[in-house]
Amino acid sequence: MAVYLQILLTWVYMFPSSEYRGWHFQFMDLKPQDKHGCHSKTFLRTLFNCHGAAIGKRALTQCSFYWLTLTFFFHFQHSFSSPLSPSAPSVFVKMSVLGRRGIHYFQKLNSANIPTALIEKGQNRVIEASLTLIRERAKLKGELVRALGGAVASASLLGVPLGHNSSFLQGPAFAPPRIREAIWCGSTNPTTEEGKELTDPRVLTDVGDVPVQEIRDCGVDDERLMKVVSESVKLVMEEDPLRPLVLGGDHSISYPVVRAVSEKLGGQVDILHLDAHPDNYDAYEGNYFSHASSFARIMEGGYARRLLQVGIRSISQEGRDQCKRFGVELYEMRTFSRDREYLENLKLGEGVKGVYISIDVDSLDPAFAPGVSHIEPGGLSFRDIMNIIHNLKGDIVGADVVEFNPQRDTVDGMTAMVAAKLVRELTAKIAK
Ligand SMILES: NC(=[NH2+])NCCC[C@H](N)C(=O)O
Repeated sequence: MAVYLQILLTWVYMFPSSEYRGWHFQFMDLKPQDKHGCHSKTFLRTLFNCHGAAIGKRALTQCSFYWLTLTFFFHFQHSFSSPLSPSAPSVFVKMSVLGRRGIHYFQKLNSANIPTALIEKGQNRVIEASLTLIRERAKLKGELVRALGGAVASASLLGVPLGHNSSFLQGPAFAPPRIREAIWCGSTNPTTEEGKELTDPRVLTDVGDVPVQEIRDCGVDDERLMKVVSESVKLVMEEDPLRPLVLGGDHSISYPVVRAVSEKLGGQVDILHLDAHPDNYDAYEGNYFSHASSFARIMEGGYARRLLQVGIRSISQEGRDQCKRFGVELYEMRTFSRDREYLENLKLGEGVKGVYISIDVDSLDPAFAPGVSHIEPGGLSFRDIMNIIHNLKGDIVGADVVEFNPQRDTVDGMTAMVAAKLVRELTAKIAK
C-alpha cells in the first residue's frame, strides 16, 4: 500500500515538468522505426503532459525520477529473483529499457544544468539565425519573381521536417528531401498535367527547410517550435506573390501553417482536407500538438470558416463528436461514390481570404501510396484526388502535403513520386 502511495505521489510530483520532453526527445526522430521509442514516448508523454512549466521544478523532478526508479526496483525485486514468477523477465526487460532511457536523459539534463537565461539567449540566437536564412531566401525568390513580372500567385516550397508529433512512427521528418528529389527526378519532366512549367520561378520556387531538428536540439519546446514554423510561413507570404506550399512532416504542422496563413491574410480561410483520419482529437496520447489533433487546434483558433474532410475511413466516436462540435463537413470513404460528383465540382473560399488545401498522403489507398505510417485500406485513388483538385474553383492561398514516411516506402520510392506529383499539381493550382 505504502509503495503504491509512493508511486502515486512521485507521479504527481513529476507532472508539472515539461522539460524532460524537450530534452529527452530531441534526438528521437532520428531513430528508424524505433518501437521502444514509440512506447516509451507514449508513456513519458502521459507523465509529462504539461506545457510551459517552471524550470525551477527540475531539481524536484530529477529527484522524483530517481525515487520512482528505485521504488519500482524495490517493489519488483522479488519478481526478478523468483524463478516462479512468470512476469519476471518482462518486468526486467521493461526496467532495463526504462533505465537506459533514464541514463540518456540524465545526461541531457546534467548538460543543461546551467542558468535558464543563458539557455534562452542561445535558443533565441539559433531561432533568429534559422529565420534569417528563410527570410533572405524568400526575399531573393520574391525579388526574382517580381523582376520577371506577370505572376499573381506563385508557389514556394517550405520544408518542415518534423516527425515527433506522430502517434506511431516518426519517419515523416525525413520526407522533404525525398519529395524534392522526386519532383526533379529525370523519370518525369517538369511540365504539370495542365501545362505549367515547374522550372519557371513564376510557377515554383523553394525557400528550403525550417531546421526543426537543429532547433529542437537546443531544447526549444513545441509551443515555441510551432511559432517558428508559423513565423517561417509568414516570411514566405511577406514576399508577394509567393504562396507557401509546405512539405511535411507529420500532420501536426498544419496547425502552425494554417494559423500563419490566416493571421497574415487577416481572416478565415476554407480548408479542403484530404485524409484517412479527421485529426481532431482534443489531445492525443496527452499531446496537445499531436498530428491527430491539428484540426482541433485550427478550429478552436477560428482560422477556418469551412472545413471539408475527404477520404475519412478511420474515425472514432470522439472524432465524430469533435466533427459535430466544429461543424466539419465530413465526406467519408464509405459514401464516396455518392459524394463524388459534389467533390469533383467544389467551389470554395468565396467571402473569406481563400482556400487552404491539406493533403495527408494516407488519404490515398495504400495500394497507391504505401509509404505512410498509418496504412488504412479503402482509400482514394490518385485520380480521385486529381479530379477533386483540378476541378476545384477558388483562390489557393496555401497548401501542405504531409505524412509521407520514406522509411515505409517501396525500395524504388513509389510514394515519394506520388507525394511529389501531389506537390507538382498543387503548384499548378496555386500559380497564376
Ligand atoms: N495524421 C495522421 N496520420 N493521423 C493518424 C492518427 C491515428 C490515430 N491513431 C487515430 O486514431 O486517429
